[in-house]
Amino acid sequence: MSNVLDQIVATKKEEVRKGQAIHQLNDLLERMAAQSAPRGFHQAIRQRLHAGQSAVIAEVKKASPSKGIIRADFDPVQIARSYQQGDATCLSVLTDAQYFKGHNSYLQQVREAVSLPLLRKDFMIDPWQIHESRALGADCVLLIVACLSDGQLAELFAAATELQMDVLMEVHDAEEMQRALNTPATLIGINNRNLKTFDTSLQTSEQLCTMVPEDCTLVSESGIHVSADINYLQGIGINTYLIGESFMRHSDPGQQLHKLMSGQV
Ligand SMILES: O=C(O)c1ccccc1NCC(=O)[C@H](O)[C@H](O)COP(=O)(O)O
Repeated sequence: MSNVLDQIVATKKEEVRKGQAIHQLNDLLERMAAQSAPRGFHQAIRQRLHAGQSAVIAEVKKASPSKGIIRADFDPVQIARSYQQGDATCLSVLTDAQYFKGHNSYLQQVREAVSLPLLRKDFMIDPWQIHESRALGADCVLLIVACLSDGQLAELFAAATELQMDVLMEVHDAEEMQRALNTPATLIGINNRNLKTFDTSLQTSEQLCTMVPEDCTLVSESGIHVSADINYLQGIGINTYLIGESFMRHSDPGQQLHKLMSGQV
């Protein structure tokens, strides 16, 4: 690794160390017990696909390393309600504070406000964070192959499965895809963003999608802006999309979702 993930992971290690000192496992177990059951993130996507529809994981994101502040006027609850109104299948909520201006409380607030399944979008490096995610109300966690060893992938995947959470396993290239396919993951995200240049190319999805067996659900992530992008991805057989920036830049993100998926933009 020699990109922004290096920095993010270094910061995350420090955050986890501090977090573990404040919220020990017993504390997290109590908070997890007070949560309602996971909402079935992958199941919600499967239902859409089986009905012959596309599925959208709509992202609640204030800022990113590549774009800086994306939405200054940021109200996570209002955004989540707008997405639900716009027929999102699931939501992705950024909780990383330093690089994405997210917050753990955003996930908690959004879970109270909408009934959609939620991905905690953060950088998982330790099983403690998986427990923390469930305690915050997450239904799914992201495992980024680029910043985890095979041993960590197995350990974190097992921790999520034990808590009945889904895992979105994210890859950027063929080598990472092969490593993801060596795990039990059945929900695999192809991130179209090159983390060295920050450029996005949907061709990344096209190049990698042929590696994935039919029983896996594929998600194309990043750089999806207009209906032509959706048409392109549908043309290569990908029907689930994770989209943030292009929704976040509109005053009514859910309306923009509806327009994108009905070919109006
Ligand atoms: O977006 C970044 O700059 C970034 C940098 C380093 C690691 C991850 C990063 N983004 C996370 C994402 O994967 C996107 O938020 C997500 O796929 C949505 O992408 P977009 O629709 O382009 O906002």
